[in-house]
Amino acid sequence: MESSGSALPSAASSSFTTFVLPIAALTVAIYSFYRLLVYPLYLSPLSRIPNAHWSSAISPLWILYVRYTDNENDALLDAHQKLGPVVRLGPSDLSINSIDHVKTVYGGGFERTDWYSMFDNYGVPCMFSTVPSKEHALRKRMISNVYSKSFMQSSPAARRQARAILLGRLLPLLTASTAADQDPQGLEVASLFMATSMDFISAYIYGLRCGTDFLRNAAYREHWLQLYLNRHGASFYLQEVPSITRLMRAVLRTSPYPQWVDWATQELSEWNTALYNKAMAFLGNVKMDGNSTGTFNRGHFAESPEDEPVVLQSLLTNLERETATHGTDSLLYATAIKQPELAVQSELFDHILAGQETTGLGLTSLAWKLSLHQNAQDALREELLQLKKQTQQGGDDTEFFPTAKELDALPVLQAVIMETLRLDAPIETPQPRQIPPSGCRIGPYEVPGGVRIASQAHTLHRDESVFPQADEWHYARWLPLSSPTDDDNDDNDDAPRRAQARQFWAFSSGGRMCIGSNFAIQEMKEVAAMIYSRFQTHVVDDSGMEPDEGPVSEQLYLRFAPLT
Ligand code: HEM
Repeated sequence: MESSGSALPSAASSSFTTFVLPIAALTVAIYSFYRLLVYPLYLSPLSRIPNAHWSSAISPLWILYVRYTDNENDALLDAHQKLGPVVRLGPSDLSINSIDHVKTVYGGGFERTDWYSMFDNYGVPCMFSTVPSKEHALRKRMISNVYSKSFMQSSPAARRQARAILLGRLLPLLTASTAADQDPQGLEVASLFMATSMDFISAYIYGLRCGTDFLRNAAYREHWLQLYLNRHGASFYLQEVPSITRLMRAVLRTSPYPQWVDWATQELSEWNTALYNKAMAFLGNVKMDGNSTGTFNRGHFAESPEDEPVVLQSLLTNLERETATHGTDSLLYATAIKQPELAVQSELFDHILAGQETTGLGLTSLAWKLSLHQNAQDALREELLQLKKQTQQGGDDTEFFPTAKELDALPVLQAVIMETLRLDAPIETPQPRQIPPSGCRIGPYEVPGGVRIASQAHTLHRDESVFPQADEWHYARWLPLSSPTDDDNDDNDDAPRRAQARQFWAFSSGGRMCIGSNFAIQEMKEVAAMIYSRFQTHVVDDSGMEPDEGPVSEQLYLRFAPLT
């Protein structure tokens, strides 16, 4: 009896090891084989889409490696040129390169992904990092008016700020560089244009008095730019492998990127808080706790419109209105109304970062292209000098400062900027969105919900069917057909021009399109007009302008020759 009692469990355990375990292992193996190979390769609705790499259907490793090595633009261009407008990058990751598909995704309000959460500042979201569409739209409405073209063109603050920055700060630096005793190597303009953009955007947000003076404070600006560059080291880990990053932090108490990235973020955040505090103090200690002094009166700034903190005021006023109207029921209650000071700082910090790097890069590319293409520079100068003559602002050169509306009517100025932003878009990398849960149709393909999908200016702007000789900087492609300076336009068909305008995607499109596009274009026009009505520029050294998908590290040395 004793022996039979002990034999039973051992028979059970032997049948477990003989039958159950192998069957379980086989089931797992078959299921894994099906899930990881058969389904993604042959049965998934995505399996009909061409793969950018042989492994794309079954593994994200190839595209992760491409992103890690900052080669995404080239890899996507190559894939789309070979495989068409829809390609599969990873098992659940698509790239599109057709303006019709772009309309479906970006015009259709497909939501952003957590990829954007690294753009939270101070631990709270801003408009850029907000995922839900309704919350995003509410945030956008609070500030979109002050960035609209009509508002900006007639804003006394914007005009006086631009004048003070360009005539009071940038022009003296350029003029000094032309003195006979100056080093013939020329001026490094990438850093100078980043400084110009920073001074522009911080003045519009916080007022000229409380904004930056990076143009004249070269030492601090170089330090700031270094901190900013340091942050790029973390993007891959935070955006592409966030769960591994979180796991490493939680379990190993370490981070995949160096600690100085966090220190740089901390210092930059404190720097922005200091600007905010200064502007708030200037505004007269407006309280954010519901006992505020009410809406702001532009009359305060009648004497010195340049000191008006335009964006800050708009945000404070509208956030206050939302608090008063909806209070705890507001969609923004948890993320903004409960912590208004941090929410405002987070939003404005994002505008500062978004506005300085992009426009600075755009201006650097513009000056580079105009220095390489002296014929375009001459055409632009002729247009500007003509305007100067018409507006009779002659006499003292330093005072020529056309209005934003006057500049907006200049076709060559518009064309050189469009062509520069086409070929050298400051943000040309993919802008990921997710397919909604119900799925959608992209061209001939049914795509299930949850799939990551993105397009990018880099490939859209190199589509030869829309932009012939797409790799060439050819500003005349943007000139109106009737323009006397456009020799190439003998045909009267403007359909190709409409197609170009439709496919221009430097600022994205749809509800999440860049809010600062008018600001950036107006600034670029003002800077270009100031420079090219006074100087001729020549390249001294552009070896630092090699195509670079990595962190912003461009360098460009130009010589400024005063017009005689
Ligand atoms: C030439 C200059 C600029 C370029 C090329 C540019 C480009 C872009 C692009 C492509 C996006 C969409 C990004 C995405 O969805 O992933 C974007 C969004 C944004 N940009 Fe710009 N930008 C420029 C200047 C500015 C300026 C001056 C500001 C200052 C306010 C700004 C503020 C923003 C903000 C706040 C967003 C987020 C919009 C939203 O979420 O609805 N940008 N920009």
